[in-house]
Formats: sequence, structure tokens, C-alpha cells
Amino acid sequence: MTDETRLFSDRESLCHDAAGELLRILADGVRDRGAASAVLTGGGTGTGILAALSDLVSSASNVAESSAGLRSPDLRMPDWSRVHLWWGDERFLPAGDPDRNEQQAEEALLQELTARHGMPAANIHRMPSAARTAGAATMLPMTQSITTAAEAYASELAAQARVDPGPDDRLPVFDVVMLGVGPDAHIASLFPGLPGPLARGATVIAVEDSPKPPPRRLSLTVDALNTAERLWFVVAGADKAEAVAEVRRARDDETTDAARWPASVVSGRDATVWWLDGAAAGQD
Ligand SMILES: O=C1O[C@H](COP(=O)(O)O)[C@@H](O)[C@H](O)[C@H]1O
Repeated sequence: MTDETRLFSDRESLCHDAAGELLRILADGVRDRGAASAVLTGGGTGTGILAALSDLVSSASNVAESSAGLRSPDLRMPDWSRVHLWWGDERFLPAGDPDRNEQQAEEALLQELTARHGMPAANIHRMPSAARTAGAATMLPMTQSITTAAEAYASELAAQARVDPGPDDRLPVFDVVMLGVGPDAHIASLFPGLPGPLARGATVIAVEDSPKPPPRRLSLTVDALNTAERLWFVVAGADKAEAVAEVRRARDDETTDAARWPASVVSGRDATVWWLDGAAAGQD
């Protein structure tokens, strides 16, 4: 298992390189196993990577259309019909709410993949949304509780595990799990000081009291995140420097309190990569 740091001058170059690497990993997964999966994160850098990936995908297809054979050898596109996308966490809000991670991903990337690159909607595994409250323009038929929503996502994950056996028979193989890190050092919706980081047994949990709004969220657990082949922390900005430094210190300390530093207890089975800009690395 490798543990590496990739350092960039700014968020834009970080997002561009991470997007290119993600494309290569997904293409390799499809080639080697017939399918590939990535777990997406919300947040500024996570969404920035999706936007950069959209740029790469659309510019590669424009080049291919205008001059077949001149594609850069570095840009290997996966067969999108064999790629599955999941989320590490989600805000439990009505579908289409601009604060939902999936809505931000939709605008940054997913509409491009489904409309122009053959990604089936069924391969985009959105976490369940909350029912709209009375008075909103549309009433959704779904009225599930947040606990039922967590169980439903766990079942959706388990259904894919049957066709793609991996390190946990309740989960598909995750080629890459991306995680932002909050200034308070939270990952996914596992917040320091709450029970979430210590939850064991389940693959998905409901969070009812997130200190970062909105309070109600769904999150993969530490156990689920730890099945990733590659686990990427994607972090930019000076407001993250202290959290990054503390988490990295905590990872080297066997007595670390997982509840205080959730990011210190998750790793990729094959690789853990810190994608950092200079500011998050404390260099500014
Ligand atoms: O609320 C969330 O925050 C984290 C970190 O976001 P950032 O903007 O501070 O990078 C994100 O990873 C998570 O998915 C999201 O729900």
C-alpha cells in the first residue's frame, strides 16, 4: 500500500491532473474487469475535479470527431456504459436542491456524460433524496425516512456487489474513492465529535445533526470507505491547512482518536493519495 502526496500550485491544476488520472483508472478498470466504479465527493475541489473531467471528455471527443487518430495517447476514455458512479455522502434534501452534492455533480459532469457519451442513467447511483415539504411546487411520491434512505442506498450498493465481488461482499469494487476534507477535518459526512466516525457494521449511515448545514445527511462509513482500492483526499485552500496538518500527524500516531480525526482512519487498499494545493499543504 502506497501513501503519496501530489502537490500543485493551485486548485485548477490539481483538478486537471486528478481528472486525467481518474479517467485512466476508470479506463483500466473497464479493460481489466469489464467495469469500474468511482465514489464522488461534494465540496469545492471534488466538484472542480468533475468539471475538469467534463472538459477533458468533451475536448477529447471534439478532437476525435474532427481528426480521428490524433488523440493524445495520455487521454484514454473508459467505455462509460461500464462505469458506475456513487457518492461518499449526500445532503438529505429534495432532489434538485442546489445544495445536494449530486446536483452540483450533475451540472459539472453528469449531464455531459449522459447526453453525449453513453453513460446510462442507471449507472449513476445517487443517494436518496428527502421528500419535498408541503408548500413546495412539486410533491414527490417518495416519503421515506432518513433511516430508510440509508438502508436503501446500502441495498443498492449490495446489489452491485453481486456482479462485482470485492473486499466486502456488501459493496462493489471502488476503484477510486474521493474525499474532500473540511476545515474541521470531516470527511464525507463523518464529523469529528459525532458518533458517525465510530459507526461499525453498516455501510451507510444517517446523520441527523451535522454541524455543517444542512444537518440531515447520508454517509458511507469508515468501513465502507476503507474498501477503496485507491483513496484520494482532494483538498485546496488555506482554510484547510491546519486540518490537513493535524490529520496527517494523527495518521502517524497509533493512539489517534478516530472520533476526533475521522480522516486519519481511512486508507486505500492499494494507494492513499493526498492531492493538495500549496495553500492546503501549508506552504502559503
Ligand atoms: O459538506 C461537505 O463538505 C465536504 C468538504 O467540502 P469542502 O467544500 O470544504 O471541500 C465534502 O467533502 C462533502 O462531500 C460535503 O458533503
